[in-house]
Amino acid sequence: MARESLIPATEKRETKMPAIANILTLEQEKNPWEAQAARFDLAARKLNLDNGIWKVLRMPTRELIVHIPVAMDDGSIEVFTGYRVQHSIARGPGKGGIRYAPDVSLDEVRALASWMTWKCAVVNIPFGGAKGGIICDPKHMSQGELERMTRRYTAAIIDFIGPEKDVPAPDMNTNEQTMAWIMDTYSMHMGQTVTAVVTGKPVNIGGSRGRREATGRGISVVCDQALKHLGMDIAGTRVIIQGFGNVGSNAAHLLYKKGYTITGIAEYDGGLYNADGIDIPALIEHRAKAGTINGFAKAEAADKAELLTRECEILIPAATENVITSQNAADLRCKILCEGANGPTTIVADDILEDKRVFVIPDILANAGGVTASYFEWVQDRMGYFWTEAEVNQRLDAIMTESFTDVVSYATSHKVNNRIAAYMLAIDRVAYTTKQRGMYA
Ligand SMILES: NC(=O)C1=CN([C@@H]2O[C@H](COP(=O)(O)OP(=O)(O)OC[C@H]3O[C@@H](n4cnc5c(N)ncnc54)[C@H](O)[C@@H]3O)[C@@H](O)[C@H]2O)C=CC1
Ligand SMILES: O=C(O)CCC(=O)C(=O)O
Repeated sequence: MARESLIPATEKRETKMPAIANILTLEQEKNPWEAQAARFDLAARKLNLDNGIWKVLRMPTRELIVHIPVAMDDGSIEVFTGYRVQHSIARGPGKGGIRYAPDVSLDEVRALASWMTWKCAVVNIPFGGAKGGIICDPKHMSQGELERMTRRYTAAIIDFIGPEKDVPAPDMNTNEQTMAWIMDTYSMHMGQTVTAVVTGKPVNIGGSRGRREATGRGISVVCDQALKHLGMDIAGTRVIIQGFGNVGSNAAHLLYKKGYTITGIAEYDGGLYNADGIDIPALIEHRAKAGTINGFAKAEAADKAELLTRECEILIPAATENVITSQNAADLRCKILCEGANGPTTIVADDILEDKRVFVIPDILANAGGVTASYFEWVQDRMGYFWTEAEVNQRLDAIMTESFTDVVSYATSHKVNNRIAAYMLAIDRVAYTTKQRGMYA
């Protein structure tokens, strides 16, 4: 089973960061905006990108900061800071999720917005890139507080969003309910129901069948493709997943159903391991009842950080940024790293993984199933005609398979790693449109 390397030794790679590891502090290494910019610069240099277009695409188009007053349940008033950043609107309306978390920052939202631009271009859907976030601690807020905060945030950014301008969706700690509140608030202001202003809504109010599972489904498709590419079998392929939220749990469930062996799950409050494979449907049921993965009887408790370095064929970080860094990348014992989260790997870790010959499926490809199904939702809302789940899944599988082939072929023909190939492919597409539109005249 053990293989020395998945990348043939003869394959020469030319995509290492120029000795960057020696000059960054850990804090700098973990700045997502710098991480995005370093990959962008490297890919742009390889493309010989025109200097002017380079400057246009390096910076976000628009950054909005809002301060949102909210009446709390105890009668006090709290003011939350929120962001919406539109990185590029060259290829279509801005598109991207909204996250609620205590550590949201402008640099993070900027990075996430630009990753959306590159992601939508990698899968070739007609959107630009945007992202939003609110600094808050949703675990300690009631449903009422979350609803009031969401509605005021929507009102504060209302001039900047819309079906033809910028279309939000769920991200960390936001969900179908959050999208329903945004859609309703926007519709109240417009005086009519506007379903296409957000995606990831409940199905009965214009959501798409299959959107909830779509990011996990896309991950399962690129994992299948990676195994095929590398001559490996699903049988005996061990998978460890960090994060058991929307992305992680759906990826786990779909991979489980396909016959992969999910040996480890890491969550923020603990981890689980079972060398014979975790019964994922039973774990989903347990988590729904207990509110945590801890205490699940059919697996042993494991250290959540150590789980990332256990031997497996596929490691899927599906929680948050900066979990694979200079501090642990050398210890990873996976053959394939499939990035379900956005920005889970730092630029220093990129180089370490390159040296270890880990086959990386980069975030802007691996987790693009979500936004692809969001595109389908937006199309269905605008048509007022809704597809079956089978139709959504079949179209999603086709786009993810084609995009995987595009990126891996590009990497081979340009002698770069998969991440830089994905960036180059995306930047080329966005640069072409930016130039064609003359978005600087
Ligand atoms: N929801 C979507 O459709 C998409 C999400 N993503 C990305 O996937 C990642 C996860 O997003 P969702 O699943 O939507 O969020 P979520 O909020 O549904 O789930 C995140 C899960 O990760 C866990 N978690 C947080 N920090 C952790 C840590 N340090 N260690 C272990 N577990 C941790 C949380 O407890 C939670 O269960 C984010 O990076 C997000 O940007 C990317 C593409 C689409
Ligand atoms: O579904 C969408 O529009 C965006 C999802 C998202 O935020 C992401 O892909 O990171």
